[in-house]
Amino acid sequence: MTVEVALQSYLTMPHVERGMVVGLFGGSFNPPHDGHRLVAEIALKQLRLDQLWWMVTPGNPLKSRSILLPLEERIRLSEELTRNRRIRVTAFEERLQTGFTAQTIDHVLSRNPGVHFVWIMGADSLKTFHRWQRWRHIAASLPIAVIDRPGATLSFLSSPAARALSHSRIDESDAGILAHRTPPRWTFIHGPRSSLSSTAIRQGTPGN
Ligand SMILES: Nc1ncnc2c1ncn2[C@@H]1O[C@H](COP(=O)(O)OP(=O)(O)OP(=O)(O)O)[C@@H](O)[C@H]1O
Ligand SMILES: O=C(O)c1ccc[n+]([C@@H]2O[C@H](COP(=O)([O-])O)[C@@H](O)[C@H]2O)c1
Repeated sequence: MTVEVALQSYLTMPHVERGMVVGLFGGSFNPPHDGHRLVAEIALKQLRLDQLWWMVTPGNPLKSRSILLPLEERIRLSEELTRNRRIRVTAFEERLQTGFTAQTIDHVLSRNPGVHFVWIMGADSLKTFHRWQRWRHIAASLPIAVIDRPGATLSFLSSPAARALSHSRIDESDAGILAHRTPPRWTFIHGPRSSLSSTAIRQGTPGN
């Protein structure tokens, strides 16, 4: 089914109530795929989220924007893929005029006191996390859940960020209370994995 999207309605932060647990899942989603959906479903369940914000970035600062599908198209495809009332597709970073997660998080946390936010990323993102702007500030601001991804299961552990934050890692059996722990705090969640990637889809070799 084709979904019509009005960009304007995606440029404000989703509504959330005090006391809720909300996962922030940022991505290029260029295009979105079932691997993303699997991450979202694992996070919703394991982190006991009330909502997951599927945040379509205006542009990852570490990637070229030249191959990016238009924001509206990435939103539309995300809406078609995510059929879960707890998943909110949003692109409010476009209005904030930032692709920098530290800035986004400062904004989100200041506007939503009393809400428990968790940042969600795939294991490959943890490998390059030390190159994100103010990454230590991000880790000190909210708990982080890293979801397993083929090709990154073991190597993520030797990444500079994982080493720097090793003292604040908790066991995945405590993922359900991660959102209530004081940061820096993170966990690595194993589980069903998908080897899908947007790169492979763009190249016409999606795999599974
Ligand atoms: N198959 C997957 N398994 C686990 N995490 C994933 C998977 N695909 C993407 N992610 C995670 O989802 C988030 C958004 O990823 P992104 O939109 O860059 O997709 P991608 O498939 O990695 O794209 P590209 O191939 O263009 O780099 C990132 O945190 C990434 O680690
Ligand atoms: O803030 C940064 O420096 C930064 C660097 C790289 C990626 N990010 C964010 O990480 C999320 C995942 O990006 P991507 O392209 O891997 O899907 C997305 O929300 C990006 O804005 C953020």
